[in-house]
Amino acid sequence: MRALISVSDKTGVVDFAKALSDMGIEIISTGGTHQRLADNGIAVKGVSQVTGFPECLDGRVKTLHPAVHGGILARREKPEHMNQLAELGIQTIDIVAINLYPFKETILKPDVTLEEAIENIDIGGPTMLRSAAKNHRDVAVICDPSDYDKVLTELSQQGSISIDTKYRLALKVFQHTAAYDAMISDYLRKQIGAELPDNLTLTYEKIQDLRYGENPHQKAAYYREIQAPAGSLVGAVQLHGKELSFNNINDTQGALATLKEFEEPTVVAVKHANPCGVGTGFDILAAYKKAYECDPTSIFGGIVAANRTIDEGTAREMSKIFLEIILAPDFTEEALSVLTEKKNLRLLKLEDIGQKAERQLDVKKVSGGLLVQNTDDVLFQEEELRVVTDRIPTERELEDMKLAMKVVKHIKSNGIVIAKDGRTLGIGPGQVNRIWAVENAVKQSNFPLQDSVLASDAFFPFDDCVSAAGAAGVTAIIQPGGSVRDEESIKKANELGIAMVFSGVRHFKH
Ligand SMILES: NC(=O)c1ncn([C@@H]2O[C@H](COP(=O)(O)O)[C@@H](O)[C@H]2O)c1NC=O
Repeated sequence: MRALISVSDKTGVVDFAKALSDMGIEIISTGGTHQRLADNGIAVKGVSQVTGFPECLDGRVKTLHPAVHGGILARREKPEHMNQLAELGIQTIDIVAINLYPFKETILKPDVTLEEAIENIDIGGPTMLRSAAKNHRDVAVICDPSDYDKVLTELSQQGSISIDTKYRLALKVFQHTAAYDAMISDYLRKQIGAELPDNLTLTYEKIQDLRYGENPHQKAAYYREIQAPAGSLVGAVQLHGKELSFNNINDTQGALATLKEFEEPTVVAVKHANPCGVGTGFDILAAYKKAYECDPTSIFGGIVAANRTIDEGTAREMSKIFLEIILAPDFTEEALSVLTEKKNLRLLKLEDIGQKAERQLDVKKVSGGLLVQNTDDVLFQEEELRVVTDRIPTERELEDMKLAMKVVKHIKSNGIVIAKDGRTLGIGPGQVNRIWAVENAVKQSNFPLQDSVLASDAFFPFDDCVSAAGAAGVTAIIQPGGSVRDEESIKKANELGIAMVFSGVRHFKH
């Protein structure tokens, strides 16, 4: 038997090659790998001796040769193939162990150049991997050093590698080379900001299997984008508590996305991916108290995200109720000792929590397809705001309208948020008509709604929402505008002395 070994990641390769060599298997290898093996006293043949050709063009061409690919691809059970090999003087290669140029590690370097990235696109490696995986009935192909042991065990116990193992190794190779190529195309696509390619191949690495999905009978796993932007949820470090569940992660994403709208100290409480209380304040304790007071019922068992370090005072306040998760840029030592008393509370630290990434792909699965769009990165342009009523909103109302719009952008449509004094008062998410969303936001409020403001994620189809808001005490409304019946809503607002502002930007979240 002959084995061709050509690896960039040389972990475990010396022991692997030595064990193969001890079993009488001839080793062929490329430049750096050959050097490493020879330095460790392993008998190894240079690939140039097999190809009769020097490795050339800075290593761009080493193994791309019929003497290599013929030796891998020949079907051993076909006499014609074997006769051809004999005529051409090619010997079979039965084990192929390759790992590829470190393209991922290269593009993750902060100062990487396009040229450097391109030099780290492996050509010969994937070609050999694919040849060997295609011919897996006759060739064992290893692209992951963690498989060396399994192959050695089978070889030493059975004298050969089982067809089942060879099949699984081949499958792993095609998954690996597909991910490798997707990573390259994704990187190149991002260089020119090309957004919606004709063929969309996304590559994600598994972070962990999850115990189950949204429900216990659903299988699930958590995956990471190769170049996840700073401030992404996948970058959060768990400091305490049980393993995160599928719903924990999904809900925390809802909290994080809402939190990123705010610069001032802010706390977002989330239940089932919808914010149920948002508070801003001069410090994080004040913000937490406001978020909590919005809806002390729903926050129970919920998720809380904060954009400032959690200190002892805030931790003590938070520990008064049952929370599933607290996400924050950091926790003081004192806060940690308070919160880690709670066995079931998960603490997540995300240092760059406020970092925003724009123009990311937002992907939704539909049966048989995917819907892909850019992320909703805008709120509104201040200079585009248009007061459409006789009454002009006050500065205070404008501030609260902005807060309400930041929150309504992140709740399920139809969504309505009522706010006042830097906190939400009532949140009405996910209704099948807008008036119910207004009614729910009003009903859910824990506070009198006198002099509050209201934000709507999309225009009012009728003036009934304005009437209901006015009856509840709302004095200012922000909505995108754009309905054929806008005039009716404006007229109603004027009758009720409500100030109304059109933002011009809709924030549906279906
Ligand atoms: N060009 C080729 O023919 C070629 N053949 C193998 N490689 C890669 O060269 C690397 C190993 O190189 P070395 O043994 O010189 O350290 C492996 O990652 C392997 O995938 C090649 N390099 C890139 O395309």
